[in-house]
Amino acid sequence: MITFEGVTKRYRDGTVAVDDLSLEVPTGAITVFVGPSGCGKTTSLRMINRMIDATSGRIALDGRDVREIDPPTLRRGIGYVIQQAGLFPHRKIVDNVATVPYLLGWSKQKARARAMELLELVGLDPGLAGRYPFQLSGGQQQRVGVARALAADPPVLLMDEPFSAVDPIVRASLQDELLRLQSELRKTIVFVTHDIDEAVKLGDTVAVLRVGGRLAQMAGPATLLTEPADDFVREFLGRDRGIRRLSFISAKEVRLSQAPSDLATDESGRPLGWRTADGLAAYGTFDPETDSLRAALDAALLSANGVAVAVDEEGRVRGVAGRDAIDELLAEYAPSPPSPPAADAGPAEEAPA
Ligand SMILES: Nc1ncnc2c1ncn2[C@@H]1O[C@H](COP(=O)(O)OP(=O)(O)OP(=O)(O)O)[C@@H](O)[C@H]1O
Repeated sequence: MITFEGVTKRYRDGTVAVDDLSLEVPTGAITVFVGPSGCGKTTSLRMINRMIDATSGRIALDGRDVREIDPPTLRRGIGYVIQQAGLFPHRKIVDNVATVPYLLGWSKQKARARAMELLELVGLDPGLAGRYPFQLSGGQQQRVGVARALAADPPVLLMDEPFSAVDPIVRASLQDELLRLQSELRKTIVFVTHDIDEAVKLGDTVAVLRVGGRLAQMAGPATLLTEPADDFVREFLGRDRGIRRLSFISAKEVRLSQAPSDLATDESGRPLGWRTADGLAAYGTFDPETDSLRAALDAALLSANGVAVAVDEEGRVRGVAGRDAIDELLAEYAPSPPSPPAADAGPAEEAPA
């Protein structure tokens, strides 16, 4: 666990980048620092590996003050990934990834073998190992950056806007890849972004910072979307909070009914469309085992008759869910009503005489 206790950073020119920040980054989970430009995200991140030293307060790694650990030792246990990967331009990909193992004195053979393993782990073709960074796409370079940070198997990974320099499609695949890696590796990850969508997608916990380096709210993404602490957080989360929250509710509990005979399927049971007088009409599918309530609702909206088709992992029909079944679950997850007035406030409807 990484703990910030009343941490303040005042730069020489008097700028207070981080102001009395206290929070806990749990072990083995992704914590995202998000907030508008200049709110102190990068400063907070870099104080963890002492690229920047705090002016006051304490940052502890598993209870140990980071100031007690000399920076090279500290950084060996902390991988660091930055925007545009920051690869060494004159080193081959394999040697970029092997940077830390070389520093640790591993033999060239062992370091390169580890690098090849890592390239595969981050989803890169090992055939790229002999290239130079400029011969790779932005997304590939970013994967190399992640592989390099993982080289010495550090328990902690700091990621500073690692995916901001790539287009939205590559970005989404890098995010998915990070989630896949994390489900295997269970690192303690601190991830900085200014993109709230990225924050709620990746974060087990999201810390929203406001300019001046103050913590506005720290919560799981679903809670953040349902119960923003104040107007600043609400505005920062932007529109569609209600719909986006459905991504965090599993579709497992959606009540399924037997597929009616007007759902046409092929011989292996995969849907073909809704039978109508004019032929087959559009249908939408979701997999209750892996999809969210948002996907189930989307499937219903995409179906010509408003009925979502539930499928298994092979794409075979398991049943259907009408809007009534989806609405039942939506109602269950509706935000809680305001708490009743305190008992001593008297019954609200009794007007004073
Ligand atoms: N070396 C420095 N000297 C003086 N002020 C600095 C220095 N580095 C950062 N700052 C200021 O500290 C504040 C926080 O900067 P920081 O880079 O931590 O913010 P950020 O949230 O990461 O921003 P961005 O999303 O734009 O990268 C900003 O006002 C910035 O101008």
